[in-house]
Amino acid sequence: MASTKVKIPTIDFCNLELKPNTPQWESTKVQVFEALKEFGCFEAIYDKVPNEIREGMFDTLKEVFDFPVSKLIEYREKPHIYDGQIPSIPLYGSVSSADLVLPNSVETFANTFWSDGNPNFSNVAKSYFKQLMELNDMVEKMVLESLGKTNYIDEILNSNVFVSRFTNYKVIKGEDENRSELPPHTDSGYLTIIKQNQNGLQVLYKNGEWIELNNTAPNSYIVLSADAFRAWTNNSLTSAEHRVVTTGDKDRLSVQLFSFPKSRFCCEGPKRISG
Ligand SMILES: O=C(O)CCC(=O)C(=O)O
Ligand SMILES: [Fe+2]
Repeated sequence: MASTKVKIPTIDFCNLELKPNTPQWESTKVQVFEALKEFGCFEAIYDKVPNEIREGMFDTLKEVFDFPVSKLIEYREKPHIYDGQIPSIPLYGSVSSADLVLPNSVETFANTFWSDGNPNFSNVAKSYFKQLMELNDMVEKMVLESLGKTNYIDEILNSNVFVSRFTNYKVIKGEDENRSELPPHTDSGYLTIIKQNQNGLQVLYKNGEWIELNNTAPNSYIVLSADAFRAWTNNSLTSAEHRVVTTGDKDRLSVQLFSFPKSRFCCEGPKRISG
């Protein structure tokens, strides 16, 4: 069971004056640093992704997972596209791609899945991830400023490699079956930004309780700190141990944006959950 007592902080990034060296930036920076230190995560209210783009993203996602599994598996060997099928959690499926976040390469992904290259999806994905990459950079910058590591901001931001992942948690009707889970883990990169179409994501708090990470508004995103960022900040931050527990009666979909340091990504790629 997840705890209902402890709540992770909600931090507002909507203010137009949110620029370095403004009072708004300074006060948001304190909230970000405290949240990542205490919980390894927070909920960001962020209005730079237009509603129709976010909705378009989830509509497309449903389409991807409506392809027969055989078609998804067919893409496993294609460059930059990884199909996550984990034997121990058969209801979990994911498609990860660096293509969606590299300049001019969204089309590679779209051409792989749709014979007409789905131009609408390319526009949606470019816009969605561009805005979230800006949120990622803002959070990294605030943390480094908080630690007085301003000389390293450019080094960190320039070493960011981004990967997107679409994840689908299938529900099968029937007793004990309408539940699928992603086991507890930490992510390996700097930060992970998650949008879910229904709740299920949980983070382990230091008192041993699992806390639900709910998206409380359409324009809210969950930001998790991951292993490389914790290491980079000499353990000043917690890296969020998280899991997914779904209890609804419809499939759960989520979109993740991972940022990694180039060096780690080149050696390891995105961490896979073993099963
Ligand atoms: O589906 C989610 O909300 C989280 C997925 C996740 O933790 C991961 O892919 O590393
Ligand atoms: Fe994760």
